[in-house]
Amino acid sequence: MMNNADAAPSGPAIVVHDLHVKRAKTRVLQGLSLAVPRGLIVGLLGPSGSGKTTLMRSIVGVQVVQSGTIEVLGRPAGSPALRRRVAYYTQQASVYDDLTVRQNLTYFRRVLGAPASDIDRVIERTDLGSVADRLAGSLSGGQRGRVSLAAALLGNPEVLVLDEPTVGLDPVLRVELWQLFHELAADGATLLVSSHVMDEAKRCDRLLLMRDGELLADDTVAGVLAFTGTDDVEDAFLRLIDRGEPDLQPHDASPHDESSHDESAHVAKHVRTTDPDSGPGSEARR
Ligand SMILES: Nc1ncnc2c1ncn2[C@@H]1O[C@H](COP(=O)(O)OP(=O)(O)OP(=O)(O)O)[C@@H](O)[C@H]1O
Repeated sequence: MMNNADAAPSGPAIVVHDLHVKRAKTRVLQGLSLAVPRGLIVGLLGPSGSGKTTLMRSIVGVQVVQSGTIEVLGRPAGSPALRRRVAYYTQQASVYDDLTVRQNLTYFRRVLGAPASDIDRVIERTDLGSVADRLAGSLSGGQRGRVSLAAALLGNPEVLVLDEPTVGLDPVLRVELWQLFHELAADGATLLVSSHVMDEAKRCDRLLLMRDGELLADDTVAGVLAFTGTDDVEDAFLRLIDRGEPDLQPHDASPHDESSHDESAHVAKHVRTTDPDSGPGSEARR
């Protein structure tokens, strides 16, 4: 085991301890523990079905969990107090097709209670100015995704949980989005970003590599490469799989002393999210 976690002065933004989650009959996460330091971009990488979305849903508080604890900004995941502080971008863009981009953002701004000036700010940050008055239903998939992202940026959330935000985007837009993520982190936000694309890993400050619901690595990119003796994240990932041991995790990834937790299911009531499972316009949505 290695310990490369940076000491964040005000503690980690996200702390997950001994998380167990089943979906239908499948045990998806079995005793997962990790900590996400504040103000960094942390990449969540792993093959399809490894549990990335399930972990993200748990962190934003929309996933029923069997046991374990999750704290976000020092509060239990899904707490009403986190509603405006944590944003969730889901894989499926969740926008109203019969509203324009600006009308969508106006609606979400009102739900959130964010300032009116936020609309122009997020349109500009996501480069949607040229389509701001078009119906969302007439936009490309990538543009609709950016409307969801713009909605996630309303109110300047402190934690952004972004599930594959660059899927379907051309290389130029991908680079621009990563620049935006770095600007947000420089402003103090914490970003947890999932991806299948290993070359995006290099753009992250730290990596969480998952496989079959287990954490194979929790380290900086340089740390992962050095530990595996490779210069490529994809090769590093394959080597970690070959070794078969989840052995590259910081010692302080399990920050709680409690060894047990209430077995009762935990479901969040309030979270700012564009999760389609929550349904457009529902309380849980934003
Ligand atoms: N709604 C659901 N009901 C039952 N099982 C589910 C459901 N959603 C996901 N699962 C299962 O949970 C496991 C983890 O899925 P999850 O979506 O978290 O993985 P992922 O790493 O995000 O995958 P992807 O990269 O393809 O999005 C998979 O075995 C999947 O089949």
